[in-house]
Amino acid sequence: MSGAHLDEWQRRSFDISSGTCTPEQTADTYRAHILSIQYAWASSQLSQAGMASLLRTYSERYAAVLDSDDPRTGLNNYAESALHLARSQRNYSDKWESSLTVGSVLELPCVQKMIQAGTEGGDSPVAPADVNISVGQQSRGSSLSAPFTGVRAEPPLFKSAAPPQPKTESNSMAGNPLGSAAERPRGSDGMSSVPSSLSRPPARAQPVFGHSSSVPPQGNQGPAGATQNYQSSFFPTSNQTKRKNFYSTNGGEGGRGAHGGQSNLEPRVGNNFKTAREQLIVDQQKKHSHQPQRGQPPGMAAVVKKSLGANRPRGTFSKFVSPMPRQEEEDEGGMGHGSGQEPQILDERLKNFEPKIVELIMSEIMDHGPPVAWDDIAGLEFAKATIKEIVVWPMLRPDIFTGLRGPPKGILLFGPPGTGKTLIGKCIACQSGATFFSISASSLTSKWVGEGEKMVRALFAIARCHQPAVIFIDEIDSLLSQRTDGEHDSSRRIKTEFLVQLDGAATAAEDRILVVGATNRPQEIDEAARRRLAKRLYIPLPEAAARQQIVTNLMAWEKNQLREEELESVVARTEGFSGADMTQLCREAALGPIRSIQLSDITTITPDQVRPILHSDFQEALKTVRPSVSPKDLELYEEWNKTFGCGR
Ligand SMILES: Nc1ncnc2c1ncn2[C@@H]1O[C@H](COP(=O)(O)OP(=O)(O)OP(=O)(O)O)[C@@H](O)[C@H]1O
Ligand SMILES: [Mg+2]
Repeated sequence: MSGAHLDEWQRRSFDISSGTCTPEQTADTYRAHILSIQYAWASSQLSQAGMASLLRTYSERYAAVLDSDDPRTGLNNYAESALHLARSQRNYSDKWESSLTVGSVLELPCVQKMIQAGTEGGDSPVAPADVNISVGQQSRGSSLSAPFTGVRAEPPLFKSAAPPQPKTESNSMAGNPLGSAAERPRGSDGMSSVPSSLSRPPARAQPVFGHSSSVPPQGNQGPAGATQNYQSSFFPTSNQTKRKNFYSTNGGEGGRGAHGGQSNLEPRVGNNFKTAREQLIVDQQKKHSHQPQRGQPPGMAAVVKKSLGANRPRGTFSKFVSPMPRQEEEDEGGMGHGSGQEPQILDERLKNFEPKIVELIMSEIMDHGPPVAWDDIAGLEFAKATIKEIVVWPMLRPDIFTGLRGPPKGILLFGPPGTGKTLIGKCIACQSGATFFSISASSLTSKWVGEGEKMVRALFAIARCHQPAVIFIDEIDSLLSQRTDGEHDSSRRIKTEFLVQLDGAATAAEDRILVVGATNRPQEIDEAARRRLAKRLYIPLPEAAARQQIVTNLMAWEKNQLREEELESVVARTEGFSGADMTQLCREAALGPIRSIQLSDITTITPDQVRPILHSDFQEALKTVRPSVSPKDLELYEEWNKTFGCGR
């Protein structure tokens, strides 16, 4: 390699070995290494054997970074990016569970002390809380603040806000440390889930505060002088003086609650210190203060904190509460109680998939195109009959199509471009009554390797939950092309995952999932994939009758004066045209009447005055529209059909 390359290589290697790189940087570095190796080989600075050996080494290291779910060393930690979006409010528990359980809280020395103080009837040793527990439409100031500073030694808590629940805090938490937001009310910081028995009496009805660390104590709320001790245990700042200053001990100020209409988060005059987190909360309140929350009295609107994921519908998915703000929540001010748009992830089998991916597949991949009927597809009688036999009927009558009569799990539609393969896919979607997933190769590729495989896995898992299902993969060659030595690891992995999933679909006899692939480059399909797409149907160029039907169907919508013999002449002159070419020809001919209009009349002419389409328009159009498939290409398809096709 050249000196410059070597220097760069060494610098990157040093960066990795220094141990200061994040997993992303490490992965990037290995990628750069891999590219350098390929570059060196391409420019003959490296032998084939050398390249193979180096590539093996660095691909393995790269894969190790991508696959490891250790957040310190690997990228396969999907929560990472979500947490990043949640502005570093991370939960150190990898189970997405709060480490605060009834048991663990009760054992805390400070809690013991509080309980003791409470039973002795003396003054509580603690300051009033900065936490407000939401109970139904009420909330209580809890008194967890000062003593709970000790809790900060515990791993920080997952911060999420739950909508007010009518249920009170309960012992149902026992044995269910996380529970669901629906089961136990808690503040955005998770601390308010501590049983009310631990809260400091008296409970006062207050507005609901999602995250009340931002709320200064009410001046008349706690015991005398308690506000002096006030300190947010949730702001782990080292500068307590500043913190105290921020929460001015001025009772008059502090006494102004949320109902007063002014945010308590506004810093006091003359005291501008705010941590980034405080600023964030202020900003969020400002942002949402004009948007009354659904189901909330208008006065409360300004003080309800946006929930980060805690409002997701609780199904079997209840354990996972993603902190990632959803767009709808942002738009609605954060307390939208399950907007109609939100997908209900109801299946236990999907719980291991990233909700983002599940949503993507549900919303983007599931196809909702205009309906296509079998009669809309001209010709292709054999293909249509076969598809009806192996797709539609088995989907409709799975009880008859069992055992040997079981339908194939994979179909390949191949043939020249523009012959109706995609059209057939759409028709299957409409006519089979199955859930239809239409996927393109591009939706399976993303920046980080691994996402594509995840998509494939999730796709099949979702399809399994929505049986009968048809997964249609247009241009399948780009996804399942022959595996080569030089190909990128990511596409190889996607391919492998696809084959594995196809195999899974094929072996699980009870699964009613059909994979339909369409391609105009069948010869590029990997032989393993070819085997799995057992029924390979040739979709040829339309014959004369089919071409005639296409023209007739299209002309039925237009004003025309095409006589029978003229139509036949058009059909005779379009030998070798594909369906798409025929459509193009008709479009071109349909422009004929428009072209014959004087330029000066074009602005004033009414649609009725436009003359009908004539044979001469077709003759003109035939001068410019040519077949898009060459006879040589056609030979290749026919050859491939003879070798691998399932047609007669
Ligand atoms: N058999 C047919 N009957 C009616 N219209 C057809 C037929 N074949 C093609 N067409 C017309 O051509 C257009 C393109 O067809 P389609 O997208 O299905 O082709 P394709 O085989 O998927 O091509 P490609 O291999 O390039 O993806 C269709 O929208 C339709 O208007
Ligand atoms: Mg197509």
